[in-house]
Amino acid sequence: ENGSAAAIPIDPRFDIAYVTPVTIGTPPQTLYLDFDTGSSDLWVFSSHTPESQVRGQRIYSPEKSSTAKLLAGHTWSILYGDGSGSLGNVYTDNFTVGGVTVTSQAVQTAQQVSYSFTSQSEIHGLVGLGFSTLNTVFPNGQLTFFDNAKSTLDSPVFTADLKWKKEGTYDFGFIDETKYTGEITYLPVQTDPGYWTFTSSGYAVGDGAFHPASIVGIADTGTSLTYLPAEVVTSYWGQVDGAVDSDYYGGYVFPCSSKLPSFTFGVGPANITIPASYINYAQITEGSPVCFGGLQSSSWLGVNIWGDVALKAAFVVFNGANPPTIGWAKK
Ligand SMILES: CC[C@H](C)[C@H](NC(=O)[C@H](C)NC(=O)[C@@H](CCSC)NC[C@@H](N)Cc1ccccc1)C(=O)O
Repeated sequence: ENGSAAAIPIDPRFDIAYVTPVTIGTPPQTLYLDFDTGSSDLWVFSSHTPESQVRGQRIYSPEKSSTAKLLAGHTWSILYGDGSGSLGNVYTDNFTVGGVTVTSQAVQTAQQVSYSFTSQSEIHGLVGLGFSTLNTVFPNGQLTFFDNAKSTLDSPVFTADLKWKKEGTYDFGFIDETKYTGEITYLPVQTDPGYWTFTSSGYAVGDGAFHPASIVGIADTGTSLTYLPAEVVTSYWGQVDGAVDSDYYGGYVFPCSSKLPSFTFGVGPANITIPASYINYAQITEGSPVCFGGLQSSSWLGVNIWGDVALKAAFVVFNGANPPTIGWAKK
């Protein structure tokens, strides 16, 4: 049974994250979750989350679901690259997104969430779409929604069609030809340690020359910006009047009035161009003449991340066949 669900930007001003409606349990409880190819835990705000840590989020209450079962003796605890995190216990229950149902999906209920999650009322939890090896449930790791659903899908794939300041879609089980132009270029994926890791073939700044390079990075729908090697982002921001790498603001900022070039990255023999508008990410604060860049250095991260700023410029196929591959197409 295939499916399709909306990817809705949580903020109308800039694309911090995208949430997707899901239903959990019997009778169904609807939550809006952040589908995240950069992790592999499905966790939700719940009736087990202290009230002091819940600020407007919808919660999942397993005690109100006739199909919920506690996974006795199991706990989880996850830490993310931005320093946020959460932890708790585990139930299995019916989980449906876009018409695709998994009847005994591990649903990780939060007993603690860090402040950055508490402060983001539109995100009611995450659905990890990385490889199940990254799942943090102890003592027995749990399968992701995609791994559980795969066998019931026409094809073991899901696709991401994220959009700039607009609603996009996640499709499960099929590739919608109307969502892209030209051909899809498939690249090999390194599944260790569990991200969708692929190698980009280089980059170009604006209409400048293409620089062949091997840029190993992860495709992460749960990360807002794109983080690339210092020499890449330095050559990009070197083309922007007044751009500086600011310790104060924690990254490259530039005068909002400056003209930005586009950024092109190689995917095998093909390439994807990120429009300049996507890289003019946001004003530092409402009305500020200082803007924060959507392309930032990965040197402090230790890994290159192709986050939403890059992903929304493409139609991306996450192919869970054996071996897995990742497909890129213009749109
Ligand atoms: C510091 C922790 C490191 C990064 C590592 N954790 C990870 O890699 C986790 C699974 N993934 C993440 O921290 C990042 C990828 C980091 S690159 C290694 N993806 C998921 C993140 N965007 C989810 C999120 C969504 C909204 C708000 C905040 C966070 C670990 O546990 O070792």
